[in-house]
Amino acid sequence: MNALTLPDIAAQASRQALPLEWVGMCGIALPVLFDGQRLNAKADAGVSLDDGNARGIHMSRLYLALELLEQESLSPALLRRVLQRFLESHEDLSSSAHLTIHADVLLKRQALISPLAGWKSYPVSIEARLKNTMFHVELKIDVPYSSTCPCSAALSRQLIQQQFVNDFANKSLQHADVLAWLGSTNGIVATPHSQRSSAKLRVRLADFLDNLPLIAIINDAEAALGTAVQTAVKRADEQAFALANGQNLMFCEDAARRLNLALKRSTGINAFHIRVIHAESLHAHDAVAETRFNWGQPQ
Ligand SMILES: Nc1nc2c(ncn2[C@@H]2O[C@H](COP(=O)(O)OP(=O)(O)OP(=O)(O)O)[C@@H](O)[C@H]2O)c(=O)[nH]1
Repeated sequence: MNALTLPDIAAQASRQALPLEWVGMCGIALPVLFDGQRLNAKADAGVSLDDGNARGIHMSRLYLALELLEQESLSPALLRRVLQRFLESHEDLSSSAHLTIHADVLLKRQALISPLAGWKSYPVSIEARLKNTMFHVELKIDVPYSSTCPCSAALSRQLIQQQFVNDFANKSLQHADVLAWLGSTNGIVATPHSQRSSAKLRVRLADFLDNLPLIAIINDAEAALGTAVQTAVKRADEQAFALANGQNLMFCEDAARRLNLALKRSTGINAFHIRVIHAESLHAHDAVAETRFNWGQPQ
């Protein structure tokens, strides 16, 4: 053997002739462009190994195809081109290609009252598949929000009423006394529990989309939920947040239903799966609800 000839194990015949559904690499560091931001992403890239006799795929070819993602903003068309390269570089070996990009999208959010703003980070995954000419994109998005328990709110109101009866029984009601009582911890004896909650959205996109509607979906979800978690907060903002939560009591079932209706109204979504998690402060376990639309197995 010539010293310059490198052994190529992938080109050898496999000892066990068996096709594989997915072979590739996970967790590849990649700076991708999205909506004018450079995102610190991790990519999972793979193809099927249809030829059961081939020992392995050519991982370097998938890795090099990812270079396309450094120069152009993420879009369905760009993902499709990368996947086409995966397949072109694995002619006779593979018929389906897969690419998933995991990243955090940063969005600047205004405070509720004060003229302040701050950044919120939304974990997203963009999953693209190409099999022959069938191309699909699925988005996974985590949206954090605040939820206040309606049952706890009702129980608290009852306790406040009882306290009122105790404190004002057989007394003539004076406006000033009631006002002072309402402003005291003795008056408002109970508060409902609320929790940081999370909506895990999985969305299959329609084929015709030119852009990835990540930001539109996040905005629609936050509008439907009503009490998004905040960034920069002064007391005026905190008070507005307390009011917003008091007017927006919800069980996890309520949150799931609202999101279902919101995503059905959005254009460009073929199917979705929603899981909401209310990380209870009443319990050490979570309250969870799921809802889906058109959510069969992808082809
Ligand atoms: N198929 C495969 N390759 C692996 C694995 N782990 C590491 N690699 C390495 O990935 C490297 C790149 O593989 P190839 O793309 O086949 O490299 P190459 O043969 O120089 O490139 P081509 O000439 O384009 O085929 C090789 O050095 C492999 O050893 C594995 O589990 N499977």
